[in-house]
Amino acid sequence: MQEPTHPIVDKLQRPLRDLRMSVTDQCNFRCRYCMPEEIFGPDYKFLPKEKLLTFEELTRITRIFVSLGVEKVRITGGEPLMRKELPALIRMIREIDGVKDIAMTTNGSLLAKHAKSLKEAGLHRVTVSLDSLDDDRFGQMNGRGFKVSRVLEGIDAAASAGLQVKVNMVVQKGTNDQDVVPMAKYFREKGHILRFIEYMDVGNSNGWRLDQVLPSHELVARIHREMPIEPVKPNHYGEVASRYRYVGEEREIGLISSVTQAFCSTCTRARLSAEGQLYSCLFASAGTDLRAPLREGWSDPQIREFIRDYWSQRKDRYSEERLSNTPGLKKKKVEMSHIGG
Ligand SMILES: Nc1nc2c(ncn2[C@@H]2O[C@H](COP(=O)(O)OP(=O)(O)OP(=O)(O)O)[C@@H](O)[C@H]2O)c(=O)[nH]1
Ligand SMILES: C[S@@+](CC[C@H](N)C(=O)[O-])C[C@H]1O[C@@H](n2cnc3c(N)ncnc32)[C@H](O)[C@@H]1O
Ligand code: SF4
Ligand code: SF4
Repeated sequence: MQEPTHPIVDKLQRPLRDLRMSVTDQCNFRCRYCMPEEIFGPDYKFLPKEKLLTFEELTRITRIFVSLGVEKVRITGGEPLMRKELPALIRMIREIDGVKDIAMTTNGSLLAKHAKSLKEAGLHRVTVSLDSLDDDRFGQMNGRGFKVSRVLEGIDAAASAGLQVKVNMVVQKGTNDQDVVPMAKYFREKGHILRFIEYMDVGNSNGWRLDQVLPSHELVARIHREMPIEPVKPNHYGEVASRYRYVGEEREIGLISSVTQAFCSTCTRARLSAEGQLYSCLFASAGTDLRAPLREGWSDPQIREFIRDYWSQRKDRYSEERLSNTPGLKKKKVEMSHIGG
């Protein structure tokens, strides 16, 4: 596929296209693969309010990123719906010339309450995470006993409000892989795209093991045996998910195979933590502070040049490196709940 022209590229010729911003590091779930309770317990110190970027700061930074080629903004967290007045931020981002797509990733538990106001504010799409249709397993996995019905109600409310909906399922072999086919059937029926994510070694606290990853090619074979599927071409350059369609239908699923089929060579994503640290990779050890420049009187052109320099030095390709050296690749990594996934 043709790579479009963009104002800046990194060391591996990858343009800057997406900004994924975390609006809070807090979450009401304790998914074991992301925020295990023994680390993120009652004494865990989340960011104090004054350290979070304000909506004005987030909007200003988004405007600068858009001037460098960003077209798509994804709001995430922690749980983004725990940030108060989130629709106000979406209204502000919507006003920025050049933002073509505003999406949010959420665990869905607060979505039924907020779907309508998010849509009215200008949100285009929502991706809801759901790992099982079985209450016991889901309650175990989310670490807080939340029920499946609560998330399904959120999904229904989002669809009724007119938001485009996708569903993300992290698949962990031996934990919820028995849910793959039931989830596929359910969401095929509902008409929402379900994407299966290979369990990843994000952060340093989830105790990840390679033998808990169900490789996407096995997952495809499992679904194909029950409901024949065929591959579909990517929608656009750098698409994270590989697409498959149920034979004879338009309905599809996606596979996000960051462990077994790394997609770093087309990675166009910059990530911003809730406190304003900029990361060039999901698996980075450290970020670069943008909050101080924002609060210390730097002009927009100065911040723009700073980000341009940062991106032009970028050469991250962690998942590809892991592919060739899984046991040897030990490093300090930012936690998923901090950077937003
Ligand atoms: N390793 C790795 N995983 C990623 C990256 N981007 C997304 N993921 C994983 O894929 C999951 C789904 O990402 P989404 O935010 O739904 O993907 P997206 O490409 O923004 O979604 P669409 O725009 O709807 O295609 C994330 O939660 C991560 O687990 C990436 O750059 N690297
Ligand atoms: C960090 S969460 C933030 C947004 C929101 N709280 C949610 O869960 O949708 C973003 C995404 O990362 C995924 N995720 C978290 N830990 C993961 C892991 N270890 N491997 C793969 N995906 C993971 C979640 O399933 C979710 O879809
Ligand atoms: S994956 Fe999302 S819902 Fe689960 S603990 Fe992490 S931030 Fe919270
Ligand atoms: S591992 Fe890093 S460079 Fe590779 S796709 Fe993910 S975020 Fe991008």
